[in-house]
Parts: sequence; structure tokens; C-alpha cells
Amino acid sequence: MKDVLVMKNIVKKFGEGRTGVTALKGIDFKVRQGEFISIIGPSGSGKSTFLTISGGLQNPSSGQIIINDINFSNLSEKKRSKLRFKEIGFILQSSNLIPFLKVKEQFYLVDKVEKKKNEDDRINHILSSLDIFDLKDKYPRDLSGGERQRVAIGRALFNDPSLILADEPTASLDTDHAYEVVKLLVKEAHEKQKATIMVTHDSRMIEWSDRVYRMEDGQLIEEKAK
Ligand SMILES: Nc1ncnc2c1ncn2[C@@H]1O[C@H](COP(=O)(O)OP(=O)(O)OP(=O)(O)O)[C@@H](O)[C@H]1O
Repeated sequence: MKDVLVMKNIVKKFGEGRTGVTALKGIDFKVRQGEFISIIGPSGSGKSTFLTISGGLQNPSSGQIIINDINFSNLSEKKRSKLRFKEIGFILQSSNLIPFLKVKEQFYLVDKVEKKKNEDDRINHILSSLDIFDLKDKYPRDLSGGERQRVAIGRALFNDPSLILADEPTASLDTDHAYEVVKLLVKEAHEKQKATIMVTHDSRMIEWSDRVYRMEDGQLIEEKAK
């Protein structure tokens, strides 16, 4: 399978001298099409920094990020955001739905940047595939936490990105809903060949992963190989 994300010797430093922190200490990492990878590790170990750098939301101090054979580090900010929009779906802890928009309208926002034809058909299709079609006219406040996360997943998948980055996507959910959301992400990864990285502090959520890494003080250590 093709490499979707390749990280080469990624270092991230914040600040200088005695008060400086090296959040990532030379990370080499790869994720291929169809792989679901979990990253666990204690608070402050560098997980969020890792995820935001993999998605090009912040720059590393040194090292290379390659997404679908394109070296992110060499791109202008404009090209980088275009590539990010096309290739990466972000799912965050708090689902980030817009409170005053109905479920189906949450998708219009994504599409504003790049207008596509048949958008209603596509929205309906994705809502059905996530089993939330009946919720399309509801507002986020009328949904359960699990349903909200499903909408957020739908929105992240809407552009058919090749890389999904999920930062603690189950943090606000009870156990049953959390399992449901993780299983859905794993299914999408395996069936639609999405490369997926999930950061989680909850070790119960990692059982369906193809690979698990532990972030420890800025270094990634592989936990188990399937
Ligand atoms: N913008 C920043 N400025 C300065 N230091 C930062 C910044 N972002 C992160 N850090 C530091 O980098 C280290 C790694 O932080 P990071 O948020 O990546 O950890 P984390 O594993 O995601 O933690 P948590 O599980 O609590 O979210 C920490 O020491 C943190 O204080």
C-alpha cells in the first residue's frame, strides 16, 4: 500500500535556552493507505504537537513532512492550505459543529471553499453511510455526543481526504459511544483506504488499531505489531 504520510526526523522546539522545550525529538514515522494507527501517551508528551505538525497546522523546527509524495515543507502557505483541504480530514475532541446550523448545513461550510456539483446527494449519501440520515434537519444541541461526533466524522470525510487525523475524538463520550466512534473510524480506514491517526489517552480505544505507538517525552515508540 502507498505511503500517505511520511515524517522524517521531525524536531519541534518551543522557546530557547533554559526555558525552551523540545516537544518532538527526531520523529520518523509512516502511515499507509488503509491503516489505522493509535497514539497514546501521558499529558505533555507531545501527542497534539505531533498531530498538528502531521497535518501541516504548524511547522516543525526541522525535518520533512511528505504527504502523498508532496513535500509539505517546501510549499507556500497558500499551496499548503489547499493540499490540507484536499487531502486531510481533521476530527477534534469537541466535534466543532456550528451551533446554529442544522446537520446537513454543517457540510455547506466545507464546500464553500471548493464548490462541487451534486452536493446534496453527496451529503445524503455520507449521512446514510454513517447512519445519521434521519438527523439531517436537527441542530447540534438536539444530538447526543456520539451523534455529534458522527457528524464531525462525516464532515471530515466529505472531501474524500486520504489522511484522517483525530485528536482525542472520544474524549467527550461515554464508553459505548466512544467504542462506536472508534469502530466507525477503523471501518472507514479499512474499507475506504484512509490512512488514519488517532491520538487518545484512553487505552481501551486502541484494540482495533493496526499499530499502536506510545509518545514518551517527544519520542514515538511502537507498542505492538499486528
Ligand atoms: N505553543 C506552545 N508553546 C510552548 N510550549 C508548547 C506549545 N505547545 C506545546 N508545548 C509544550 O510541548 C510539550 C508537548 O505538548 P503537547 O500538547 O504536544 O502534549 P500532549 O501529549 O498532546 O499533551 P495532552 O495529552 O495534555 O494534550 C509540552 O511540554 C508543552 O508544554
